Amino acid sequence: MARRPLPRILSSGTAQIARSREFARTAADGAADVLHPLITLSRGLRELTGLARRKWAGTPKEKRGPTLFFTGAGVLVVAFIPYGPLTALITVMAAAAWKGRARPPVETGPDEAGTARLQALYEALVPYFSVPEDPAPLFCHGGQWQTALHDPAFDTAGRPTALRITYPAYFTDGEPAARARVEQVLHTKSGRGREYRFVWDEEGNELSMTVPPALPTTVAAQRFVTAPGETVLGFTDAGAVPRTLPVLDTDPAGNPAADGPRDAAPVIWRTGPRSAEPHLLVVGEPGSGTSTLLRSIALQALPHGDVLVVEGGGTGDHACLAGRVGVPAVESSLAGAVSALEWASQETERRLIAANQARQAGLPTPPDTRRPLWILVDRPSALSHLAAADGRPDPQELLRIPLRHGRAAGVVVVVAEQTDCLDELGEAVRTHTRARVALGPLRAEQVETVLGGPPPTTPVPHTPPGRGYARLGTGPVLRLQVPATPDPYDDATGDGLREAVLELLPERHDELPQVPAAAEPVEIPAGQPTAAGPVPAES
Ligand SMILES: Nc1ncnc2c1ncn2[C@@H]1O[C@H](COP(=O)(O)OP(=O)(O)OP(=O)(O)O)[C@@H](O)[C@H]1O
Repeated sequence: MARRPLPRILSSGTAQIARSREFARTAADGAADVLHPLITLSRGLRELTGLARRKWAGTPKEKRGPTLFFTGAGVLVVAFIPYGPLTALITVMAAAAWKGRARPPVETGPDEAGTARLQALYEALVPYFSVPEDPAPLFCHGGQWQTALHDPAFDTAGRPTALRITYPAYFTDGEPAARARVEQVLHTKSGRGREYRFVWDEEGNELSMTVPPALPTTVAAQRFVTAPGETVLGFTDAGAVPRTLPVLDTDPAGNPAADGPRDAAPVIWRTGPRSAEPHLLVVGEPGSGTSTLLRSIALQALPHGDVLVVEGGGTGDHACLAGRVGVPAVESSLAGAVSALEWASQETERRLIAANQARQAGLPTPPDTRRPLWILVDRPSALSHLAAADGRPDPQELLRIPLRHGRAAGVVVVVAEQTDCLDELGEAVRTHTRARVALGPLRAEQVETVLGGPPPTTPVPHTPPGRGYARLGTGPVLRLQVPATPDPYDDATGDGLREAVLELLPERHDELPQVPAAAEPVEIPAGQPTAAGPVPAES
């Protein structure tokens, strides 16, 4: 069948409509160009008017009269000075043009790479947050990540640093194993090697994931502003503890930074008769900084007490304390350690008896029982090995009395041990050390074994020395960075840090001014530590 031509009006009409459309578009573009300044000015004037209205609404009622008066006076002055109205008009127009200028649109939401990452995260979570019976699943293959993932933030490498995830109410968020599976997926998909903090809101069915910034390693040994009986174990996240301390940062060479003190959140351990955690156990991998923490504690304890050091590792990490005022002994041999611990045990008993007698007589406790005695034991398991090889009793048994009665007698015990020797710690040490620190790249289960609670962030395989977690009694587990307190006798220690530590050390006995020969002999009370070493208490 032959094709009939289209009516003339239809074929020529299309071209005409297209031409009129083109004309209208050109006219609109031209008008927009011509009217653009006017549009800008009117937008700016609108914004200025809104600003003025908000200011007026925010002005208290009693101040409105004077404001109106001064504005009117200003208008009058402008009206009467030469060129005043013209200048005012130009100023207002300029302000309106500035306010009304077109600003580049602010980009919101993740970019293309971020979107792809979030979609991948969403897909990875589908098996965990969906069940086949759910008629309207929040998580389903091919679904939109925006339905369940909110408020994402990314680091410079494009990895998520914050995310809020809504999950269905039937997810078993009360089961640690179910939570751990989801955390593991998020951890793996968001990038390994970073610390993640997961907070489950079981009532709101929401999981928040954040990557807290690494704790700064810039705080070194210094005099901390603390009260007697308070010891700074290290520093934690801002806001995790109710208190802050002014601290001076140091540069990588160990010299004080020029910016002056800043506020940092300390992990403060309180000792003394009212402390609920009178003794401390520090556990770490080799080289994680356990000896450094003991050194830091010794430097803080020495202004107010005496410090007895027993070193099982035989590394000489605490040699800088030997011969200093307030340090009865630094022992590293088995025989020396046993005699020092025997003395400490008897001294604890002597203090207890003296304090009891004073209380019964209605007298204040004698001064020689009030000065705290610190017993720092670095790697006791090494001494236990040596003693067992010799067929001698375990020296850790000598810590039993100081650990059990130390709180009332002003005796504080701090034990540091390596993770692999944890099982060799005596029962007394494990029972009575309620303040705990875990240092180094430990697994979450290891941290939980030491602290009795899970870490608040996912531990990372590589940590700087002195980094870990702390827990005081049944309190929260806190992230911790111990202040750098290196051995000043170590050749690898920088000059700045060496100076900082040496400055905090008390004088050596041989640096003290010599007592003149004619002076009265000074009577040393029983049990009082002397420069020569521990004095056995009278039984
Ligand atoms: N908080 C810290 N800040 C900076 N450096 C530290 C910190 N703690 C330890 N270090 C450094 O790490 C190294 C090992 O520290 P330390 O000897 O205290 O570890 P350790 O756990 O006692 O290991 P080991 O038992 O093998 O001696 C040292 O060079 C020390 O200066």
